[in-house]
Amino acid sequence: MAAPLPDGQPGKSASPLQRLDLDGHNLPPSPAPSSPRNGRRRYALATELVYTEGKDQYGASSTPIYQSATFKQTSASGGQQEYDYTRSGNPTRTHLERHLAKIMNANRALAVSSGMGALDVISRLLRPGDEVITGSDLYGGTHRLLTYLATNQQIVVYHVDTTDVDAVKARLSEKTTMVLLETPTNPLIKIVDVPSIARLAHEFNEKALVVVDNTMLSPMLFNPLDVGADIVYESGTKYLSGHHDIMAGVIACNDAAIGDKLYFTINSTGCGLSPNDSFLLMRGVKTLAIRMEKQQTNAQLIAEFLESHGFRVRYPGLKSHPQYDLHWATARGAGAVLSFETGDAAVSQRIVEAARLWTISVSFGCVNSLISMPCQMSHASIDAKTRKERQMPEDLIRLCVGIEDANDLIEDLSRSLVQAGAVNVTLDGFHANESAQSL
Ligand SMILES: Cc1ncc(COP(=O)(O)O)c(C=O)c1O
Ligand SMILES: N[C@@H](CCSC[C@H](N)C(=O)O)C(=O)O
Repeated sequence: MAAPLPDGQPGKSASPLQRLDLDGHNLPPSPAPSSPRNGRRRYALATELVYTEGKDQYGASSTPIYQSATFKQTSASGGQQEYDYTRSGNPTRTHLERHLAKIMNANRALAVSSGMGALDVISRLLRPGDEVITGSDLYGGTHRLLTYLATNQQIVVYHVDTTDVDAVKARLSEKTTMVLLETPTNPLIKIVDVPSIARLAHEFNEKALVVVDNTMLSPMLFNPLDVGADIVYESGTKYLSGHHDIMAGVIACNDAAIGDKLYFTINSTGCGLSPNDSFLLMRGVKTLAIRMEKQQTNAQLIAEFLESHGFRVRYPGLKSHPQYDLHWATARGAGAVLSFETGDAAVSQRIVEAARLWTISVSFGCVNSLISMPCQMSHASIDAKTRKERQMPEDLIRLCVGIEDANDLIEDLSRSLVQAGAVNVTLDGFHANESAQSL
């Protein structure tokens, strides 16, 4: 009898999805893929993250670290050798870049020394007089680099509310060469409609490059290149590596000419990722799926806990997020960064400083949970006047959720809220105080 197809219908022959072990015995069917597949991937993303192609000469199971600045040449002319000098290329970095291209759904990926290094490389595609449209809520370091370009390189930078597609449209001009987007934004967790903005920008000027900073979601949850972006970059310091033990940046694109230009800058300026850090990033990437799954689950519970106690919580996993539907139209998860307000910056500071399990640190995407006040920490490079104009609440607390036990995290947060006087304890639990409720 013909073997049933996975959907239960009888097939003419064995289903192409039927799996056999090395001895030819039937294996149980694969579980449903947890993420979409495309031409570059054979397996679900969680599998592809750990599955590496390519063979080391000794069959090493993990990527060897080629800790060598230079390579022996077989002739003075260099011959056909793939590597001559690590700034130009290194086998460990190449291995990582091929792996990243696969998981980012890209034709090419390039690994550099930090997320800001990645944006610097991309920004060298700009010429004096070019116009860049970007968000009014975005990472402080991105704002700083863009301000430098505007001040010193005659690049015109427009900061608009990128959650408003019409506001972006109104700024498009013949000179728009780049639209730079973050979603969710850091730190206000606003959602940007990348497909609509990419379509508009390309309709207006087919040469305009749509660049997406995907640090907050990682390729586990979003693939901007699939919805119209030309270039995607990420701080590999965050989710991709996951342990806060390296600085790294990743750039990916599909267009070969753009890829070559980016590589030219990396080789010329020497910001390619070191062999040792390439190894560590490769190792970190393998556990991205399992880390992100746990981090998101924890983040959802913490967001619900805070919301149930009257705080205004910004997290796309909550139905109350004003762009909940938009987020889920393209993303496969809510991520693990959320922010909330208390109504009083001094109270917020007391909460942050009362935390024990949550470490007071900038950054996010690591296995351990962090707490911070963006206006004083990650976004301090945006001056107070600009922060006010952009409606960044000085009392904002950002939580970057890790993989710890959720109850421990909630308990520590509860204690910090009580200790800081942000909530009143009653017999039936914690209740947000007046200032928090009035938000
Ligand atoms: C959204 C976002 N993009 C880019 C960066 C820059 O990354 P890196 O610190 O690796 O330079 C950061 C943080 O630093 C960030 O939060
Ligand atoms: N002092 C640093 C601050 C880095 S912030 C890191 C991360 N992007 C975050 O949002 O926490 C700087 O000035 O860049």
